[in-house]
Amino acid sequence: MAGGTAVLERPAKVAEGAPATKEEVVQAPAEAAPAAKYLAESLTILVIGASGDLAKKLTAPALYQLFTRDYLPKQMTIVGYARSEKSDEELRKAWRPVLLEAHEGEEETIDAFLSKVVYRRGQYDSAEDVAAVFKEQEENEQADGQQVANRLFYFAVPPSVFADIGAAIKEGALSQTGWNRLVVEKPFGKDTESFEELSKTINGLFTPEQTYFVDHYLGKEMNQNLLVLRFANSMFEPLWNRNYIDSVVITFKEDIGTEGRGGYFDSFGIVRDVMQNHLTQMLALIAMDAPVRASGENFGNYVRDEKVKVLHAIKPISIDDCVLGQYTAPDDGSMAGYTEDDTVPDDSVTPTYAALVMHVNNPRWAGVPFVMKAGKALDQKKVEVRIKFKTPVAAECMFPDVRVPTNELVLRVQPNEAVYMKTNVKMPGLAGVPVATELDLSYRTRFDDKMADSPSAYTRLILDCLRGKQASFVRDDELRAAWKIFTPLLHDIDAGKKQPTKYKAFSRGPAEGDEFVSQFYKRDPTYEWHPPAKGDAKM
Ligand SMILES: NC(=O)C1=CN([C@@H]2O[C@H](COP(=O)(O)OP(=O)(O)OC[C@H]3O[C@@H](n4cnc5c(N)ncnc54)[C@H](OP(=O)(O)O)[C@@H]3O)[C@@H](O)[C@H]2O)C=CC1
Ligand SMILES: O=C1O[C@H](COP(=O)(O)O)[C@@H](O)[C@H](O)[C@H]1O
Repeated sequence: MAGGTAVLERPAKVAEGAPATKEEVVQAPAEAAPAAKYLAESLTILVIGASGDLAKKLTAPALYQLFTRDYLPKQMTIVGYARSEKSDEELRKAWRPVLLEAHEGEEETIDAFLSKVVYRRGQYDSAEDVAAVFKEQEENEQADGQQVANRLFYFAVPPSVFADIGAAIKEGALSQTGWNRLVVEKPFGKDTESFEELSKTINGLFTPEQTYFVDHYLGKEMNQNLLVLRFANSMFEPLWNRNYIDSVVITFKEDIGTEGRGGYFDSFGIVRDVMQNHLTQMLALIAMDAPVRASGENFGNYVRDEKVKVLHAIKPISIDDCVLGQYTAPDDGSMAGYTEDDTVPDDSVTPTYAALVMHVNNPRWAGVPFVMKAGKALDQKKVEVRIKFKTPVAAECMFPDVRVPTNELVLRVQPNEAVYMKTNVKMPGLAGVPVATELDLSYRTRFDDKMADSPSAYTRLILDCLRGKQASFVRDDELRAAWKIFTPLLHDIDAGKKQPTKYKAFSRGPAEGDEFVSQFYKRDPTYEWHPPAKGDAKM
């Protein structure tokens, strides 16, 4: 993906879209140098819904990271926009603690960043209010004879106001001298029908080139890494198919509950919250074929073309192919059960856990189950992809009396990014039996300094948007295809056709979940991990 390919910024004399030369790819630094064009122009970022949580916790820190890395132009203003009455200083005061918490000791830089932030009050359906913001900004935009004014509109608001604010921007706030881009946050509808409405609204106002649908999982380091891992190693691609792979398990676990978001969550549930979007995007990156090219002008569409093909090959999920759960308070009472949240109805049957299986009906994957499991208030926090290989026939013939563990490639997205391959070796010593060990790439050990200052998913994505790179944003047709897979299941869940099984918070989820998964993925109970002790690597 854009950052993951680590391709250097192209010298001006190289035509845009030309493939990266070998030297560029090989010598690429971990973080590409800032691209020149938009940095020499002026930029106004309108954060719509600036008074909210998303803007404070995710958008502002990402903009700060870009600011400290010199990825924002000198002539730049961030305008927080919302309905509530607030002064510039009040918005800065709300954002400062979040920035300070993550960047201790950077008070001066934080103040320099916040001096670029102002707040303007306005209605979301008022073209006059939005226009007034930019009338006032024109002077900044044109300072020092600047000819080009770029505008980024960041929608940190619920979808119910997308249509109003979109129309207001279109009528009163588009730059005539530079680009206009919209960053839109999920939820992108609740099912196929509501997505189509949203899509019609946005497409009626803006072009696909102006629209950046965010799925922040696409900005995570390990997901950005997937294209390189899959296609820049000759050892994986030949095995990446139904002949060698037995199953794929994609897991999302959180060890917290809905944490004050019960109101929102209850009308969505875990399937809409993370499976239909984040985990499906990961599945698409795992299952897709190689894009035509991994750099250049049309790269974004090449990647998305491949993802959408895979999504089209997945059959809609049946309610019989899933297990649902809902958490209750743990025995020690250290957390409230889901329905004890004041914003959740007492009789809610919204699932906070789901395990389901999907089938990619194409020549590469026919017959390989893709299992997804996701849950809130589980035993640990973890997001990973587990690719289980088949037992080699040779091993079955050679060791007829021994159970040979199967290889597994694990991509841990978080916490502590890692790629490890469970690999059999002979047990050292006099016995000749195979034993499962691992070839282990733990990012924090291997890329110590890089990981310490790793940019957030939002930082990468906003940077991609500033550079006009759409590969890590979701295209309209991908969203449509993903909704098609999940809508029948979601409608059945909404209609109460399957009730969630209760599970204790901080457990593994309902026992049926593990039973269900065990039909497709068998765990190796003998595997034991020995974390490397300090000094292990010394010769
Ligand atoms: N570089 C590193 O940091 C490495 C770390 N390790 C660590 O070693 C440990 C073992 O690794 P690994 O074998 O890959 O992972 P686990 O044994 O934790 O999990 C393997 C699979 O079995 C499932 N599972 C775990 N416990 C149960 C259970 N009681 N009942 C049913 N299913 C279960 C897991 O589901 P679920 O995901 O739901 O728990 C997962 O799908 C982990 O802690 C891992 O982080 C290993 C190698 C390298
Ligand atoms: O989109 C969402 O994602 C978060 C998990 O994101 P992460 O980056 O912290 O892994 C999840 O908690 C939330 O419910 C969901 O809406």
